[in-house]
Amino acid sequence: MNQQGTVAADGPHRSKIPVTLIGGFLGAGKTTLLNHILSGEHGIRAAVLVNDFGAINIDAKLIVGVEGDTVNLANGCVCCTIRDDLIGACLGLLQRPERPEHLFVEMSGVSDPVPVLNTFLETQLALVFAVNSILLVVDAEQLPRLKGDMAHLARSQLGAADIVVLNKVDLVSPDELNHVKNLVQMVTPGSRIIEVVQGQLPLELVFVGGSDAPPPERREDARKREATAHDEAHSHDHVFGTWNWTSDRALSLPKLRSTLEQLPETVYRCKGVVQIEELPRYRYVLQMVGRRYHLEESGFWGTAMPRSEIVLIGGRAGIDPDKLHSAFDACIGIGDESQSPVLRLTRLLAADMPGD
Ligand SMILES: Nc1nc2c(ncn2[C@@H]2O[C@H](COP(=O)(O)OP(=O)(O)OP(=O)(O)O)[C@@H](O)[C@H]2O)c(=O)[nH]1
Repeated sequence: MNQQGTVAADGPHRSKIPVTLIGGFLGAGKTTLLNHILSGEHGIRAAVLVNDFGAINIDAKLIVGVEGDTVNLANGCVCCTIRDDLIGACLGLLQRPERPEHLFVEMSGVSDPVPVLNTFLETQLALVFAVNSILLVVDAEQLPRLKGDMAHLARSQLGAADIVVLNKVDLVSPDELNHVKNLVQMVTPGSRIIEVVQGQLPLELVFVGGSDAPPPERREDARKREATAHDEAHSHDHVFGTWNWTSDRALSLPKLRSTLEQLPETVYRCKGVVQIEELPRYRYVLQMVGRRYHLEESGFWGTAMPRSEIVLIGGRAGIDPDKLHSAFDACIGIGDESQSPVLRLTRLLAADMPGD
């Protein structure tokens, strides 16, 4: 990059940096797939741009193995409101002492991949970067259950896929699997579908097969969709809403469960990092997709100040900030063992576990 912040062509001998775009609806398993790729034995210096629709980029906290090489693009969508941020972040990567050998862009769950692709094709980024594949992750369990605007967006995202990564096949029966495969084929006829669990896509599809440029007519089709996609991109900001909540106080596990189970149906995605009062030394990652949720232990807080951060995404109509505030404030634990024998017991048991 030159001093004016524009990109100079890298010369005839320097090949373009391959880019993999990872898209797919909310909670489909994009971060899981990305972590699988990054932790594989490929020896490639990867840079990662992670876009989260919410104001707090939880995904960026969950990406493994590329410390310092992950750039957060939060609070908007790379396909519309923060498209310029995407360009700025890509140009920023070129100023690093070591040029990345591969760039991964994890789009938000409400992004349309087409405008993102076109940003790489039609701006100065095209001089240095080459999109070599668009991986579209599908939640095999949830896709057929989506309704209304959510179903519309999830299906329209599929149109841009080079490879459809049909994830979470562990959660569906053989009949349901056939049904979702038929659905994908109907939306994007002839697409390549790879069935996986936990995003375990063979790495050669990313680094070897993926380096072949996709057929030009596919990219041309994508360009033609730009006008429509642009309109949709702007409308999805009105369709989807996001809300976030933070607290320095530990949460009660039963109260948190109760709040999650009572969230309105239109809240489709919830994720966060939380401190639980029953096990205060452990950091937990909270994940909810549709009605399915779980908490996963993710190491100790150690010297970090424990802090719960939760992001919700769903239909705008279901995001009522006052009600949500009350619901999550009600999760804050009592913090006083003398008031709760259960709390005292669980803390005693936890104290016997290996320390941080
Ligand atoms: N059972 C099952 N769960 C999975 C699988 N893949 C991912 N998950 C879980 O699905 C949830 C969402 O996964 P993520 O990888 O965070 O999904 P995402 O697409 O990055 O989510 P957003 O960025 O919010 O759109 C997490 O709880 C994952 O552990 C799978 O193959 N099977």
